[in-house]
Amino acid sequence: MIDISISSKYWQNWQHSVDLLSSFSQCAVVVRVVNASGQYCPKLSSASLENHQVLEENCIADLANNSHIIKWPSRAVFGYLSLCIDSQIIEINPLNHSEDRDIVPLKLESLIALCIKNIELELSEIYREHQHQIKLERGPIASLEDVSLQLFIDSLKEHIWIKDTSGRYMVCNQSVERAWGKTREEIINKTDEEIFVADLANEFIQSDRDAIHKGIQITTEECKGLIEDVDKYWLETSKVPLLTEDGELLGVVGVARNISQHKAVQEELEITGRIFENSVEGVLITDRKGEILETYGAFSEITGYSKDEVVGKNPRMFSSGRHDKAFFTELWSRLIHKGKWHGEIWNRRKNGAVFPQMLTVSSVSGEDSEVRYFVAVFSDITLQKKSEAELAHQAYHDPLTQLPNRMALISLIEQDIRHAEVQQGQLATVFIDVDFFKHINDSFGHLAGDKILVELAGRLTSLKGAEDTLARIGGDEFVVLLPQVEGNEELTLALSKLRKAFEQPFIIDDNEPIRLTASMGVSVFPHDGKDSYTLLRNADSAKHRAKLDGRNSYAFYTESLTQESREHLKLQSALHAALDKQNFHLVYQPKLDFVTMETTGFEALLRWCDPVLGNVSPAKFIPIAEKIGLINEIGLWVLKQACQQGVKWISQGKKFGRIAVNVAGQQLQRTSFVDEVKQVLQETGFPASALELEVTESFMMSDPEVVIRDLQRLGEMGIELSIDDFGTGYSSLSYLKKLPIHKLKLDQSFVKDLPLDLDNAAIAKAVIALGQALNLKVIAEGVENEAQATFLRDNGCDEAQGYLYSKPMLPEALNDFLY
Ligand SMILES: Nc1nc2c(ncn2[C@@H]2O[C@H](COP(=O)(O)O[C@H]3[C@@H](O)[C@H](n4cnc5c(=O)[nH]c(N)nc54)O[C@@H]3COP(=O)(O)O)[C@@H](O)[C@H]2O)c(=O)[nH]1
Repeated sequence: MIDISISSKYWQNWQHSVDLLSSFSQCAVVVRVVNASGQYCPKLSSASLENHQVLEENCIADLANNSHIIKWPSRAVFGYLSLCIDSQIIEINPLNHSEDRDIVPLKLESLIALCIKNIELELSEIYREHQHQIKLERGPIASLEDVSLQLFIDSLKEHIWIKDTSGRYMVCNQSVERAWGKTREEIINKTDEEIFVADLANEFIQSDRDAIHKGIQITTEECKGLIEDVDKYWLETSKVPLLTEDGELLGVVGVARNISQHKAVQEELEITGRIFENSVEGVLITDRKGEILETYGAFSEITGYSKDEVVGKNPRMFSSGRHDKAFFTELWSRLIHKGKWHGEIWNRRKNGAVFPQMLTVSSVSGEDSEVRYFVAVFSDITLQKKSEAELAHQAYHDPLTQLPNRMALISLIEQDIRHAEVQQGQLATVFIDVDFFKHINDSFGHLAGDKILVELAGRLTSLKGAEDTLARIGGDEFVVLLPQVEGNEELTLALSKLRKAFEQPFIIDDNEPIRLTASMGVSVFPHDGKDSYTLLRNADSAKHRAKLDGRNSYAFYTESLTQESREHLKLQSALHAALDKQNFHLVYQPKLDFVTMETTGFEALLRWCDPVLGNVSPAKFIPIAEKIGLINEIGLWVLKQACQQGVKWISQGKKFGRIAVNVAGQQLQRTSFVDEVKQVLQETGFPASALELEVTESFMMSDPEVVIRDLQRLGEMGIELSIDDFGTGYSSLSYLKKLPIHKLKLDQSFVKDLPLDLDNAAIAKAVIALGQALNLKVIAEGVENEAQATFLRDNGCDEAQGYLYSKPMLPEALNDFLY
């Protein structure tokens, strides 16, 4: 078919003819062109079609009944010319009022014929032009003098023949002679009727007509070969009209090829399909490009799709998105090289649910070894997976508490060891054994014992850290695996938390509350063992030591750690009581102006005097208070005490500059901190202008944006802010500029050995210079001798604090510094 849209000039001519015909007939005229697939599409319509508002749809309906065929010179259908005989139009058609009604259609017919002739003449012109154009594009055709048409077609195994317009065979090749069992002489100049039985001949003649009518190559239905002695001998025949250069029809060319192999594979698939029809598995067949051809068996049951919904689509439509590209590359590579892939795959059902399948995909090849189809057989293994998971759970979990069992614990320890090795970190295993648990079973029965164990498992689960694992490895034996322990203190805290599981009694049914204790043993990787078995064994032996110590206790595998940890724990418990028992008090250390040597203020420092432990240094207990979350309470107490002292001095008419209070990072992290300070000032009546807060550099820089927001609010209240321990952290200069601070406190480690220590001297000078540049006061702490004082003063340091002037003292002892 020629795309005649290229010759738009013809359209104009035809439009003219169509309009003439329309005006004469007073009918709407439509010309429709047949496209390559035999469907017609509107191309021309007369103006009257619009004038009479005739719907195109009506015309389409009329085409079948009232159309006149327009043909190419080859007799192939180009299109149809149709008169739209809408009733409305007929009424207004003057021709209908004619007295001689018979003449009118005749006249109209000849007009239509004229119009069609006109179009057809131009179609031959178009065809000629088209052929000419093709010739130009192809260039000169090679002349093969030694190759005759006969020689050429005889060398092909396809059956080839040409028939003339009257259906007589003009040419045929040797394959045709062989296939039909006739000599050329018996074929040439004969018609199908003369060669074949009537039915077959009619079939062939009809398909010739079809090809002529459509003007394109057509492929006839497949038919059995003509020689019966060959099994499964199938042919597929193509026919195409043979045209002159002017587009005149010369005849029909026929080519038939053997498609037996293709047919055999198809038959095989059909048989396979039938086998699978009632299969409990789903079966999907695609062509070599992956287009779905067939489904069988439980396909719809499993996927939720009907066959019609998937045919013509690609199996990608079932993709769950769970497999990466590498998975499918491997699948295809196996399929191509081994002809088969078998494995588990996650696919998606029509309802969107993702489910596991056991899938086998095989390629089916023809005799020529070319892959023709892929057959996928699959089953839904959701239930199998579930029971596998259940089995795996049972294998790795304790049935009573559902906690991981010994086997799971060992593999988890091994995993965490590998992780700790990479991170160069530590991990700990805590062996927990309930003291005298046997008595519970003996006295209350095993059922009660089980209930207690379940309750205990629940308590321990809620007390362990999110990253920790709790396992039950025996009757009353539990193990907590702590994968990331930074130090002994943290471990001690974790232990004391776990011990809380035994603080409350266990209540079983109507029995009396049962109080239980446990002995715990701890081993730490890498010191106490480098593999899971050694770690567990050593934790177990540490637990035995705890039992020997009198139970309700814990022990580390390494003795020194036990001592350290117990001391730590003692401090922890005593610290909790210190606030209530009023074991804290404050001392104050003066700060002096380096030039005038007048007091600029006092730093309030916390002291803890425990009746049992004696004086405990804040350097020791403040970090513990931070870890156990007690620092907020303690910090607030210090602030209140300092403010009350300040108010007392004010009421005594004593001047003191500002009282500086240390603020721990954790305190500032609380969103309520600023309000708490406000409230203390209100409650005590201490002026904000007499308060200074010291915040450590490391905290300031940990979250500067948050710190800036809160410090700004405190600064606006009139409180002075200083950066404590300056020089030990990593201050960012850009943040330093933004922070609403007034003072830098040079850390005492840089004051030590001044001026002899050249590094410290350089740092001290730099900090002083930085303070000056940022318009901040600089105070040096830990000034112990004149040499340090002179150096600092000479280099422009503003203030000093240290034993040289005064140790931190009780308020009563500070009269010399008050004015
Ligand atoms: N969050 C809170 N922290 C507090 C509080 N009270 C104290 N602390 C912090 O504890 C750390 C140890 O404090 P402390 O033992 O009181 O030591 C302070 C001074 O006594 C000591 N100092 C002062 N002058 C000298 C000296 O000349 N030589 C010398 N060797 N030590 C001296 O320095 C400490 C002052 O520290 P700083 O706060 O950095 O100015 C300490 O980090 C305290 O901050 C509290 O209530 N809350």
